[in-house]
Amino acid sequence: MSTFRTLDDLADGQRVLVRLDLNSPIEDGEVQDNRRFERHAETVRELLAADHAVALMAHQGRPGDDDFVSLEGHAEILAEHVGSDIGFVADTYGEEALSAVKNLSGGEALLLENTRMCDEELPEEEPEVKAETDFVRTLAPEFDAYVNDAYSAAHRSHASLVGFPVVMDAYAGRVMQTEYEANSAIGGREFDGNVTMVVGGTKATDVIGVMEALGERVDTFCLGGIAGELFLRADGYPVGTDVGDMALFDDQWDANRETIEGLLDEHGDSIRLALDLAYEAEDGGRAEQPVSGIDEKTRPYLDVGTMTVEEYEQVIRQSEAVFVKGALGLFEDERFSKGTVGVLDAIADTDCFSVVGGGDTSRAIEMYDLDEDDFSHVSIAGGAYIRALTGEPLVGVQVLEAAADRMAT
Ligand SMILES: Nc1ncnc2c1ncn2[C@@H]1O[C@H](COP(=O)(O)OP(=O)(O)OP(=O)(O)O)[C@@H](O)[C@H]1O
Ligand SMILES: O=C(O)[C@H](O)COP(=O)(O)O
Repeated sequence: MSTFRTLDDLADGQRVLVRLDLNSPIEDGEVQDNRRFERHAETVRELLAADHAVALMAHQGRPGDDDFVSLEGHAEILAEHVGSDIGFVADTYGEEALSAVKNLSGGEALLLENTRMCDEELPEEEPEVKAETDFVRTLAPEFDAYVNDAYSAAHRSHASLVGFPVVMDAYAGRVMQTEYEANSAIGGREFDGNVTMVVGGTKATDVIGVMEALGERVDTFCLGGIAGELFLRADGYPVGTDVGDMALFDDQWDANRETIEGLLDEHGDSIRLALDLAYEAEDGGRAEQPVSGIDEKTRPYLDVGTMTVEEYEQVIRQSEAVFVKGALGLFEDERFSKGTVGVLDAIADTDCFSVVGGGDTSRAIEMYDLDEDDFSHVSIAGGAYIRALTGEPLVGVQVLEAAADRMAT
């Protein structure tokens, strides 16, 4: 399906420059281990086993933010997952980095410092412009090949993602390859039976964009979370409480209202909204209420209710493919995990093609001891997953495809 080259096309024993996406939550200044390390470790292991000398690049946070930190801790966590040493160099492409790269032998790996500490990395510019940066021009000649495994950052036109493939032989790593194939399936693959999309979470604009783009390709949308409450409100129910500094039910309501009403008008038959909602009772337990009985806005709702979960489970059982974007409730609190976990359990129980995406939602799989192998694919991407679902091209993939064309001539 993809037209880029992969590790299958890369001869053994090369000097390779590899882009990973290790961007992770930082707590008290410490990077937290997560699925990204585990997934990229497989690519790194494969490269080392093929006797490549491997220099890794990755980013963390953005300048000015609290999570903009060095990658020293990332190298340690990655090494644990890879099962062998990963050196670390506190430099992106200066003398220290170059000397470490030159000393790298086949079967060895090192991680270079946070690419976003290099001024030329971030401004979003055309790949050809990025290829002209000192960053790219200095590092590229040190290597035989470039490997991009950072699917989850492939929507960014940054130097380390798009500059190198313009001037080097370029390949997709295993994470890039599997993410691309699974996440593009909804747009690029024909399913014989019903295609269902479970959408929720807090990023309502993402959800609206996905529904607008996929209205014709999805047979049933099952809505929940804050996004689902927006649709319930447009349908006339006085529900919906903003979380954090969001203003979806306040300042932003008018901006989204027309689109949501349009979606309900055009695709009403395929959109399932919650039949009941759950909230925190006075005694601290979980209580539920049918949506039809809500005539006054009195409380925040934190999950979809039992009737809704049962209905969504039934839809899933009759589906050929299920895509998930966003949680149906505040699943981090066990009392309000029923919607998210019920739906994931139902997917795991069937043999439909399934993709679960969204950094937060996929965390529920670990939290509630679900088996990742019961899903066709669990994505580690956020923004790139949304773009793939809506059919928007990813610049990081486009440059790999262009490199493959160039390499073929
Ligand atoms: N009713 C609700 N009230 C409060 N929070 C909710 C509710 N429903 C869902 N959430 C929260 O939504 C979050 C997931 O939303 P988000 O849109 O960020 O999803 P994601 O696609 O998994 O993540 P990302 O886009 O960051 O990769 C969860 O952490 C969950 O707690
Ligand atoms: O974590 C991510 O989603 C990617 O690494 C992209 O990060 P960014 O949104 O800071 O560019």
